[in-house]
Amino acid sequence: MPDDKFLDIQSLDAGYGRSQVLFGVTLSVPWRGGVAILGRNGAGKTTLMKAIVGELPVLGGAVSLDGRDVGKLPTEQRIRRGVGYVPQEHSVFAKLSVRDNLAVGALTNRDSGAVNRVLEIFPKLGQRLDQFAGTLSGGERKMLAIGRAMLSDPKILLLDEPTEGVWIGVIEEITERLILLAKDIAVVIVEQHLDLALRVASRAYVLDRGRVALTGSAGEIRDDPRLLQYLAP
Ligand SMILES: Nc1ncnc2c1ncn2[C@@H]1O[C@H](COP(=O)(O)OP(=O)(O)OP(=O)(O)O)[C@@H](O)[C@H]1O
Repeated sequence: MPDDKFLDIQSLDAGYGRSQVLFGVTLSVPWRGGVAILGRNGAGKTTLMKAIVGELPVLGGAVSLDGRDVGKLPTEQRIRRGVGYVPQEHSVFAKLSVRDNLAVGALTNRDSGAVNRVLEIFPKLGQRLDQFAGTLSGGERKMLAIGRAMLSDPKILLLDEPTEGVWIGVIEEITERLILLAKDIAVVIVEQHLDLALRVASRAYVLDRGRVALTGSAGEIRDDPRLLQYLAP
């Protein structure tokens, strides 16, 4: 395991067609623990997630997983190498039950206990197995989306705003689960709730107009007087 980096991004340029959004982004994520990606709306956080998972091409620089360059690999192969992605928009099948959503997620997992482990992490899902995912609350849907991503046994879980649209009472429950997950695997979290993000993460990167503006431990970032300027609309 070379110098404890699972994900290593060097000078990454990425964007949409001719519109470049990320400029020379360098960051790394260890095998275990949380890393927060912060920044105001439009700073490039979702674009970074998409470039890591392979939904956007790498225009410059490099993306490596466990020391191997994956910058040209399709999304499917990056998932096979351990990337789990929970996008900002809901990634559940609304017209399938919770049980069937999990069954589809488990198709690639030979371990028959995988679904049960997800239900241990999110017991609320166990009480709603026969309910259509489309009728779940925002928080339950996020739990299902995270649970589905867990079924591919990710080594790194990318979470784009896992508490967006979630009732405040459930946010704490999701946060506690993510803190536990980050003890076992790498968790990269894009989050508007600064306190939540810095509780899950031990390290943070702040993006500003597609560039890394600040980086440091969660405590250093929380106390940095420049932080508010980069988060202000
Ligand atoms: N499909 C697209 N085509 C062209 N430009 C896009 C596309 N998606 C996003 N962008 C632009 O890329 C920039 C970064 O967007 P991105 O969604 O990565 O920001 P973000 O930091 O995740 O913001 P938010 O907090 O609002 O989700 C924005 O200027 C946005 O308009």
